Amino acid sequence: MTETAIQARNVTRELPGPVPVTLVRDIDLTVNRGEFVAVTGPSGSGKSSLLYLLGLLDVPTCGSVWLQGRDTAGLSPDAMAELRLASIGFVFQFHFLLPEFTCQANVEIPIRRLGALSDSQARKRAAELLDSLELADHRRKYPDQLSGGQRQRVAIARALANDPPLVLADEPTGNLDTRTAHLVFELFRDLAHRQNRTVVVVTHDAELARTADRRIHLVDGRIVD
Ligand SMILES: Nc1ncnc2c1ncn2[C@@H]1O[C@H](COP(=O)(O)OP(=O)(O)OP(=O)(O)O)[C@@H](O)[C@H]1O
Repeated sequence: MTETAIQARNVTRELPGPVPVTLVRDIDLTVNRGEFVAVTGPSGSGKSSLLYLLGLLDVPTCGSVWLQGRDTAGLSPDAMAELRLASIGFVFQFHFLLPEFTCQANVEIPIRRLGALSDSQARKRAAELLDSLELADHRRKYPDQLSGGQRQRVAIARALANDPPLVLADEPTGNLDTRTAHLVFELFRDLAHRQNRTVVVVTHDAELARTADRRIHLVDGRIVD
């Protein structure tokens, strides 16, 4: 049975001002559990804006975003933050790992913030995630001691720290060579198909986008394909 993971219902986001800017317009989009979707489109077409709205990092001016059958419109900023921490994993183009912490600590931090596991369980969970991404030998290293691809895998481990059903990635391969970029996309496919998570990835790369289950193409803030 298909289960809706995330849904944008008639979502528009405008920035007010003397000359208002429309980031995305009239977006209707349903992504199912276990689906791997790529968002493509020219620079400035609204890809990141859409991802931020789906990830509850921004709120629509009109319409609403439904996460796992729940309307998020009207939730307080605290409730949104809690929902993000528990249900959504983010991966960005720049890994945003904390340089003064080891890879293990970087993955443990969101687990401790959520507070659902004891300290020893948090340590075990972070170690298992890093192992599963073939980073066991790098757990005690600092981000600047790793390659770009390894750092991005640590960022993916951190995104999965609280076992989120939804993973959102904004140009996650923008800084990686072609081979590593394909490996990262394979990993995303696995998260969707083997682990039944929902994965939405923004990419400029048409060849990588073709490896997704479905492609959403944006032009001028609208879905055109
Ligand atoms: N804070 C802002 N103030 C004014 N305009 C903005 C702001 N944020 C985004 N925009 C504009 O909104 C549009 C959509 O931006 P967005 O970053 O979502 O596009 P994108 O498709 O992700 O672009 P890129 O591929 O270059 O990252 C662009 O025209 C951008 O210039």
